[in-house]
Amino acid sequence: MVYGVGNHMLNEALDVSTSSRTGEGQQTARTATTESSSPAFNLESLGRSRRKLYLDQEDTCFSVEQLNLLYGRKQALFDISMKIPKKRVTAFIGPSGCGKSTLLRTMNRMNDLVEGCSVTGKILLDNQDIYEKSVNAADLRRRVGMVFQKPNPFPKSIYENVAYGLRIQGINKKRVLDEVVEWALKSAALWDEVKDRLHESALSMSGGQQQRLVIARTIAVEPEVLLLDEPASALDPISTLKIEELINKLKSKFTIVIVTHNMQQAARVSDYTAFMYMGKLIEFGDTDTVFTNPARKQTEDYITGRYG
Ligand SMILES: Nc1ncnc2c1ncn2[C@@H]1O[C@H](COP(=O)(O)OP(=O)(O)OP(=O)(O)O)[C@@H](O)[C@H]1O
Repeated sequence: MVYGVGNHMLNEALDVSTSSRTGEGQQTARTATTESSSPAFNLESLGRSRRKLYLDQEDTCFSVEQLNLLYGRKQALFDISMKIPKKRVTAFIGPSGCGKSTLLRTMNRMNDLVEGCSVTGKILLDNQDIYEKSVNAADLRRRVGMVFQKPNPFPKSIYENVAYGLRIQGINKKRVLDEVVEWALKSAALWDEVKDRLHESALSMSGGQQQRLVIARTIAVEPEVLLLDEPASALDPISTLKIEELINKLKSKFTIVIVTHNMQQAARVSDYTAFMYMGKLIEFGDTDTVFTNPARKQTEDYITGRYG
């Protein structure tokens, strides 16, 4: 198991060092380079085993091309280009207000719901631009599910929460629903805790259970992508670790993109990390490299806690 670190270790995870650097890399997307002899961030102390990944060898889920986004006249994203790899966990990190959630929301067009929001550029999903007029936003959101910071179960039973997405697709056969509900709850590591009270209100569950239920509800319709917007920030440390273990398990089936304020969490759960600052993508690469040998000074300053 990669996880299982005690919470006391989380506080010791930052190893603030003055690592030497090879100069300010100007690229925004990069692949793994060399091991750092003086890591900016001590990944092993988080219980994360080192793993080298190469972005240019991954299958692409989303291809973001020169994306700009404005809220009215205020620009929130500037010329973002990146490829989000398939069936990997990609974390967006950066200081408050840098555009992490905005970028995440562009991936299932949640920003369509914000009045005055406009987008230029492209986001290709399986080679189709999701901003083309012919793309139906509801269909897109079935393929690209989203979980928010605060658990938002419906005021229905546990069972009906998970069955909800299927019912709105017109699937009402009890045998099918039973199977999917069990599969989704097992996949969300919740089945054993709730199998004897499936018809009780979801609102009677703890916050951590509610968040896993929302994940079960999201995966029940078998999306290709899970967008997680700070999914554990409202939870206690034990529930947080459960969510992180769940993310690690789910990535074999789904592409996962997670926004997190918590750098230790990004280091524990992600394969790739994007560091954003003031609406720009500053650095994007495999998590080991971004955390131990970042190319940009801004990235290192952020992950070593010097600002943000
Ligand atoms: N609905 C909106 N209308 C207008 N401006 C918005 C809206 N949502 C976000 N913004 C602005 O866009 C910028 C980016 O916000 P966003 O929430 O994406 O950042 P973030 O990095 O996710 O921040 P945080 O970590 O605090 O959640 C901020 O300046 C924010 O004020």
